[in-house]
Amino acid sequence: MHVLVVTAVPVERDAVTRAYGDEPAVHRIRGAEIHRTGPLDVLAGGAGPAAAAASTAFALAAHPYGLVVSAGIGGGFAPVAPVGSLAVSRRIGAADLGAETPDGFVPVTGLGFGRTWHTPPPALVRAAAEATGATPGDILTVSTATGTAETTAALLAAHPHAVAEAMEGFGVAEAAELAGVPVLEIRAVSNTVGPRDRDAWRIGDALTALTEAFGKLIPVLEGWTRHDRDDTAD
Ligand SMILES: O=C(O)c1cccc(C(=O)CC[C@H]2O[C@@H](n3cnc4c(=O)[nH]cnc43)[C@H](O)[C@@H]2O)c1
Repeated sequence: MHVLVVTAVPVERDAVTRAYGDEPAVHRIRGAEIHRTGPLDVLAGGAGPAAAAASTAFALAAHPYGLVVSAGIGGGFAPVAPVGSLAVSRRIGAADLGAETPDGFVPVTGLGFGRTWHTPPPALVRAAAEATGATPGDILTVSTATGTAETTAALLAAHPHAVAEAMEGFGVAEAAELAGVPVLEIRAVSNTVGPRDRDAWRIGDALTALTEAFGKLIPVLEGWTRHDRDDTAD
C-alpha cells in the first residue's frame, strides 16, 4: 500500500519526492496535486491544521493508504532539536487548542470535549528514529508559530517532552484517525523555537535534511509489516 505524505508547501513536497530520485508522476484529483514516486504519494496540502486536515481527508477519501506521514520543516526546541536536526513524533499534540482562562490555558479535553494528542505506532517511531537519527518526542501543532521567549517557556512547561513545533501535524492526524490509518510526523528543524528571527531560519539546510531523512525512511516505510503495526508496546 502507498504511503500518503502531507507537507504544507510545494518546496517541502519536492524535498520529499527528491529522496526517491525518479521524477514523480503527477495526479490531479480536483484541486489536489499528488506527486507519486516509489511508495510515496506526496501532497502539499497547505499551511496550518485546518488546510492540512481538509487536504488529508480529501486524499484519504480518494485512495486507500496504509500510513499517513505529516512532514516538512519545523521549529526545534533547544537544546534537544538544533537547527538542521530531525524530530520524529512519539506523540502529535494540539498545543493551542482550548480556552484561555484567568487561571491560564485549558486544553479542549479540560473543557470536556475533543482530543489533544495522537500517538503514532511506537515500533514505527523507533524504526524511523533509528534509520534517520531523528530525536523522538512530542511534536506540537500550533496555529500561531511561537515568536516569544514567554510562549516558548509556557509550551515547554506544559509539554516537557516537546522536541519540535509545526503547524500541520495534528490536522493530518485527525483526518488519519477518522480514516482508521496510522500516522507519523517527521520534521527537519529550520529554526529554534523562541523569539522570532526570520533571518536565522535555515530553510535550505532543513529541506536538504528532509530529503536525506526520506532517503533513509523509505525502506522503513516499505518494510513496515503487519507484525510491526500490531506492536503497540513502548
Ligand atoms: O520562505 C520559504 O522559502 C519557505 C520554504 C519552505 C517552507 C517555508 C515555510 O514557511 C513553511 C511553513 C511551515 O513550516 C513549519 N514551521 C517551520 N518553523 C516553524 C516554527 O517555528 N513554528 C511553527 N511552524 C513552523 C510550519 O509547519 C509551517 O506550515 C518557507
